[in-house]
Amino acid sequence: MKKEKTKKQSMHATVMSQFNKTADRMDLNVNIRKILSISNSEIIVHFPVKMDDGSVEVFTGYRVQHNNALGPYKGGLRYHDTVDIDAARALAMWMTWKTSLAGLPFGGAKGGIEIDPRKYSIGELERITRRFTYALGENIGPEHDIPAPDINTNAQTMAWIADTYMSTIPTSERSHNRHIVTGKPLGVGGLEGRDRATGYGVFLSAKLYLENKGERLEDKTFIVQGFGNVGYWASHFLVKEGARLLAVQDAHATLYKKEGIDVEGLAVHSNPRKGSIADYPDAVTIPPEDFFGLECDIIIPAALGNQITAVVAEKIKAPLILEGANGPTDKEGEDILLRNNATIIPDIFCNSGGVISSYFEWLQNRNGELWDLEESMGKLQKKLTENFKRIQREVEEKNIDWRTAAYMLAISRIETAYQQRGIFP
Ligand SMILES: NC(=O)C1=CN([C@@H]2O[C@H](COP(=O)(O)OP(=O)(O)OC[C@H]3O[C@@H](n4cnc5c(N)ncnc54)[C@H](OP(=O)(O)O)[C@@H]3O)[C@@H](O)[C@H]2O)C=CC1
Ligand SMILES: O=C(O)CCC(=O)C(=O)O
Repeated sequence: MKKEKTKKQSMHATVMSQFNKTADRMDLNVNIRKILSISNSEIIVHFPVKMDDGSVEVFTGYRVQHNNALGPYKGGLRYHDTVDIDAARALAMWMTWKTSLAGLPFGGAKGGIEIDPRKYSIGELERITRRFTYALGENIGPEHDIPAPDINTNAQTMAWIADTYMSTIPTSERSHNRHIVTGKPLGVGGLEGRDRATGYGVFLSAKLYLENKGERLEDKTFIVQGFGNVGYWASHFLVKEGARLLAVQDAHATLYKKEGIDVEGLAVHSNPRKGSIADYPDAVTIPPEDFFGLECDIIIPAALGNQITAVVAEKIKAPLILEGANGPTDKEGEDILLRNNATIIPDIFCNSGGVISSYFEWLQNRNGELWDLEESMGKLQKKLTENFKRIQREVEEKNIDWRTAAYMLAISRIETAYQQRGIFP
């Protein structure tokens, strides 16, 4: 339950160690390695916003565009007090690998505002979002860089961004630029199913992995760190398939119930804005440091990065880790887990349901279509299943871990794109 900043660990160091490990193994073209080691552009904006009491606060926002060899930049916006240039850089790089691995025509970007949104009213958050959008200006665009939700941002945030962006372009162009952001509310061009897509992908990762081993989700036990969009929806689908949620941790509390926590009851209890699972009456509160060491079959980190460090990894007994969050496992943590024969389904596949669904929303808006839930979830399931099987083949054929396999597939696709452009044969 510690925050990234207080741990003083660099998320960029984590993603670079993963990249370098893969680049060495696949003997990546030296020039392409140089390009991919650094962001294409890093935008930092400082912008003033009037508060409810009439005072003015100046905020700092980031948008890092890592790479666009495969298409427009794509990735979420996070509102959190741990957002800084290191985090944005790392998260943008993860997006490049994720979109490539998923086979999407997108590159990678990420950004956000260094802010604790709980300290602000809804009206203030709206003004902050609108001023941030205005400050980003032409650095975002529906064919250039397309934001989406991440920690503490949601469909409402995306609607404010879209509305502000529209006010800056000619009226005749507004109706066909709704794909400026994805993850919007349905009424303004959002896609049925985008809300649950990331959690669904986490669930499907578990299902496909276990099926391949001849096992089922029924009666498997799991624990979840983070009970926001990803943590809730992953739990929802897992419990529906018969798995049991033993423990949940957020920034405020750690809950445990041996018989299984009622996911829907907990969701009703926890108000996303106040953001707390604390004081939920139908589970006991346990010390946060006991969480990762609980006896269970599956652990789902679905909150911040660098949570599974060496100290935490030593405690872990679960054989399967599903990375719902981006970058939840640092290098030392990963080394220990692999040495202990745990399987880590890496973030760049495990949470890719969100960006795949965002791609569907982008297509829907671009083509003037309206997809229903069945179509959207059906296509998501098909794409995730194909991608899972490709990684699984790579794991089995090369006898490597899942992250290295996923990285090799992701980076090879970008390497081919550069080579086919004739720049770095
Ligand atoms: N939304 C999406 O589509 C995608 C999200 N992701 C990744 O999934 C993760 C979660 O995102 P999302 O669910 O959207 O975010 P939300 O804002 O919806 O939820 C975040 C959750 O994490 C919890 N949390 C925050 N800090 C801590 C902490 N120090 N210890 C334990 N829990 C904490 C929050 O608790 P509290 O409310 O108490 O602060 C909350 O329950 C992130 O890493 C994000 O990048 C990846 C792909 C797509
Ligand atoms: O939906 C998207 O475009 C990106 C979501 C995201 O930020 C992520 O996958 O980490």
